[in-house]
Amino acid sequence: MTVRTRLLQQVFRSLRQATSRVESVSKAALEHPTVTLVACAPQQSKRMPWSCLGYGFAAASLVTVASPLEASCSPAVAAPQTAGVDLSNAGMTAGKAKLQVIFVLGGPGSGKGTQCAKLVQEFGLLHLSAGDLLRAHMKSGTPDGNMVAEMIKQGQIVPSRVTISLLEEAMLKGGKQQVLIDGFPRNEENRAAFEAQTGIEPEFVLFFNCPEAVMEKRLLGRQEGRTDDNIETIRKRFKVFMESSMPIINFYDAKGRVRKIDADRDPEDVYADVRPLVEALQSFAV
Ligand SMILES: Nc1ncnc2c1ncn2[C@@H]1O[C@H](COP(=O)(O)OP(=O)(O)O)[C@@H](O)[C@H]1O
Ligand SMILES: Nc1ccn([C@@H]2O[C@H](COP(=O)(O)OP(=O)(O)O)[C@@H](O)[C@H]2O)c(=O)n1
Repeated sequence: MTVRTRLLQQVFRSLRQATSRVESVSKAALEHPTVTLVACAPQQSKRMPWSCLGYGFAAASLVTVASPLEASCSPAVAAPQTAGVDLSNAGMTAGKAKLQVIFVLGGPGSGKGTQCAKLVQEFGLLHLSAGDLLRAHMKSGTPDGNMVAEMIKQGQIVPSRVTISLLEEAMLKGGKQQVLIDGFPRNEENRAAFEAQTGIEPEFVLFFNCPEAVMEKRLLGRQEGRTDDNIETIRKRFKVFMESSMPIINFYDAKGRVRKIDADRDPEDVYADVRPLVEALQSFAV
């Protein structure tokens, strides 16, 4: 038998296994119609318990392998024993990988995105920037998209229902166990809604501490064509950060979850403090 034939046989064997796993997902879905699957059609779901996202991941990845499959259009999915990742801390059981979320917070221009990019490059985690997701959404031309565009221009915080549903969808698509959520939660409404909806507690909060004058200079030099990187909106964003976001950092600090980083240094020096924190998490990843 040639190497090529052997490889083909392996591929077909994997496909057969994938198909039977997806069929078991489908069967479970019929037995538990209360749980919604958005793996293949996120736009059809208004609310998804995050504890189900893991099963969505499993189904989505299998669909990628063995598409098109009947299960990819199932209206609902429940928990097969074989599912891989469970996004709910509360729902963690033996044999399932636990979702690890790190909130990345700090004032506008403190360097959140810059440090997240470095972490992604080194550790391959999923980076979800709430701001990036909202900016993409504002281009949709929908009423919600237009509202987001206006709120960003004014430096205001968009209602959680919009931001959380974008995060959910991106999380599902990303399908990773370790997730950096950058720029969220930004106020008490964000925090409480996220906790109520997902039950997820962050492993820790990376807080980039930076003087306003430094952040202002960086933002004015950012040149990404953003509607909010002008001095008027920057000042509003600083105010919103102090009034609405600092209390969230204090909330997690009281729980011992904040890792405060001095962000007023060269990016490499900042990263030297950030990387060991995330590296330590890697050993817990399944
Ligand atoms: N440690 C740093 N020193 C100097 N400039 C930085 C540093 N970190 C980021 N920047 C620059 O500052 C601007 C804002 O950084 P960014 O990562 O987009 O911040 P945030 O995501 O917190 O708004 C960008 O132009 C970026 O290149
Ligand atoms: N959780 C979030 C995150 C961002 N946003 C909006 O997106 C804007 C930009 O956020 P960002 O995180 O991309 O950028 P920075 O302000 O941190 O530089 C904020 O000023 C808010 O208008 C929000 O409404 N809710």
